[in-house]
Amino acid sequence: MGDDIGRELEVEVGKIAHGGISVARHEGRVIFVNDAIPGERVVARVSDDRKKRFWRADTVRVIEASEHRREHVWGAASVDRDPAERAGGAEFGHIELAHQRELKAQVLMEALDRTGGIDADTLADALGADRLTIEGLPGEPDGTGWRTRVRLNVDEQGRLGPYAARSHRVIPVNDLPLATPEVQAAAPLGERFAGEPHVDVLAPSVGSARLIIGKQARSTITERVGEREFALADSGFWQVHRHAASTLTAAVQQAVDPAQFDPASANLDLYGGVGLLAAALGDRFGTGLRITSVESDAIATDYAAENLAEWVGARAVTSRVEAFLRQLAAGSAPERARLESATVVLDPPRAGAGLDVVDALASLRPAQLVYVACDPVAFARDAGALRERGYRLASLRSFDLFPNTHHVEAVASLVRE
Ligand SMILES: C[S@@+](CC[C@H](N)C(=O)[O-])C[C@H]1O[C@@H](n2cnc3c(N)ncnc32)[C@H](O)[C@@H]1O
Repeated sequence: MGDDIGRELEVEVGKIAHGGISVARHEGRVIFVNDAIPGERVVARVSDDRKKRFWRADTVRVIEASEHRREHVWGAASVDRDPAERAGGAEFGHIELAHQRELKAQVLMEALDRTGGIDADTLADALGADRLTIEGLPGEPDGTGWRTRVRLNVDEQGRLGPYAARSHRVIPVNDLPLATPEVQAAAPLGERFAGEPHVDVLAPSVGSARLIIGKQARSTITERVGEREFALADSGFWQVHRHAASTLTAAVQQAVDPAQFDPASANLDLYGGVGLLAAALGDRFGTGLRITSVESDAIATDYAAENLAEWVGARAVTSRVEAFLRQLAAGSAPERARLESATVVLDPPRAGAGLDVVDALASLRPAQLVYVACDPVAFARDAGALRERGYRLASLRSFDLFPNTHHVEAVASLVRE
């Protein structure tokens, strides 16, 4: 253990795996290879040999390149650099955009099948098509220029940059091609910020770009989605791609089956943030909508209450989803009945909702769920568990909300059988 770090292996790269790494084999051992493309032959340098059955390695030379390889969109993350000097956060930047999406589709389909037990036929029924396609958002053809929020970390000398992949080593950079032009212009890349932990650069859709230096006091910003405006803390959560909020709004509105929807039921927006998806339902189903947005961050909940004020039946609650659902399970018979006819939107963080939440939802038996997912394996686990508890995967769409990275977003509807 440790003896093989730095060793260079020539490998044939096989399929893509969760996390954007490719799988290769060498002397009977699995090697997870970064910065390669399935089908390539590369020289990869071992970076982690702690496990007996698999090692991790970084591509240092491409011997036979995939037809889908292109020059990396970000020089700072290029395979030409030493792996320790490569900027993280753009791990698919060396792959043509259309092929990135094909690889993301493969990862999502494999996760649904292997982790969720949702085979190709079941998936085809939900998709209304044979194959899953990852839908692109409007933007540059090379997948740059979309990030409205960037965190820059500070090194010992006060210089700014992203972390290297899988490391806390700051890589000072002189450009940020994945960021919007407004973020790029505002990012103080040449300046020094010694003593600060990080500098966030953000460009909300209303007003000018701004910096948040370290733990600077929060202020309110406005994001516009279609005709609607949302107030939120500049340090709070908001979707990162400049078209993500509008894309998810439309996708959630479309995912809800109107035949199963009752505006007067105890509808829920779980992991609600500042109320984006509750408002999506409100805009689709009108002023009579009853909905509770549940969010663990009290500041976000305050903004959600303000953003949802025009719906008399909307409220925002600060609670962990797990605790909130436990409380509902102890409700009276009429309350339980209002939940059985409800629609629940859930948009959990990367870890997914988890089995406790899935179990609680299954016992409350809402009519339909709209699951917005940012991690394929966590989503597949939860979708599989929901199927076992009587929910049919009724529709699934997926979106390239994070071009040039391995991340992919899915919006699924699950209907009680
Ligand atoms: C992916 S964001 C979605 C926010 C919102 N739906 C949106 O699109 O803007 C997930 C949100 O869940 C919140 N969160 C994380 N874990 C939670 C939990 N266990 N219970 C309630 N909220 C949680 C986070 O603070 C964050 O605002």
